[in-house]
Amino acid sequence: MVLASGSPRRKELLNNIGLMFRVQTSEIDEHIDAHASPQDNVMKLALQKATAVANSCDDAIVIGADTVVVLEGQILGKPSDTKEAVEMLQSLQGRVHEVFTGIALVEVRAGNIYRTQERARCTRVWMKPLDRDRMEWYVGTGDPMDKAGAYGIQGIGSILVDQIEGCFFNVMGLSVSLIDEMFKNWGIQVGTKIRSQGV
Ligand SMILES: Cc1cn([C@H]2C[C@H](O)[C@@H](COP(=O)(O)OP(=O)(O)OP(=O)(O)O)O2)c(=O)[nH]c1=O
Repeated sequence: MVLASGSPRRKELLNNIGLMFRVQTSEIDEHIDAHASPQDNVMKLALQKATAVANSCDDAIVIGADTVVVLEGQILGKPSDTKEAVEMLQSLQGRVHEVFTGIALVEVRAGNIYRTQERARCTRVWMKPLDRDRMEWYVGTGDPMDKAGAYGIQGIGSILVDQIEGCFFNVMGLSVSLIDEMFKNWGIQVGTKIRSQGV
């Protein structure tokens, strides 16, 4: 197995379910299509990430994922600087938003793409009302800078979140119950260490 993601959170979540894999990242242009739904955007980006890595594999199952935050139909990715991080938090504080994560599996056999699967899941997140000092303090910790929507539910950013509806791990970057469903579709059982398939 190959995880086509540089996200340390996704690596940790897949380690937790006993998967054996290596990490290989690729440079793709993470372009959001404003005319497509959030689900379609995250599934497409997840597939692009997995396919870019799959193209350099002979025999492997490659996992790609992508996470976005959606506020009233507007898609937020990762902040490009601290100013944008504060702006994102300003728009999210005191309100509910949605987090979409797409997962793609690409299986390569003898250097050819044999089959693919893409799915997406949505979680609703209620963020506490935050004053300017609180937002600037949080951005100053550096935690938001590599995360969609400029916050991380799993670390120090957890104190900003009131409640969620749906899968917690989906917000963190990869729903483990969803990837288990996808593995099951291909007859793969997690929980015991899964041997790398040729790469
Ligand atoms: C909302 C939220 C996002 N995130 C993270 C998950 C993703 O890693 C990141 C969204 O950016 P992505 O582009 O989905 O992923 P990435 O750039 O980290 O890694 P790669 O493209 O190599 O797969 O935001 C959290 O860790 N916690 C959260 O609460």
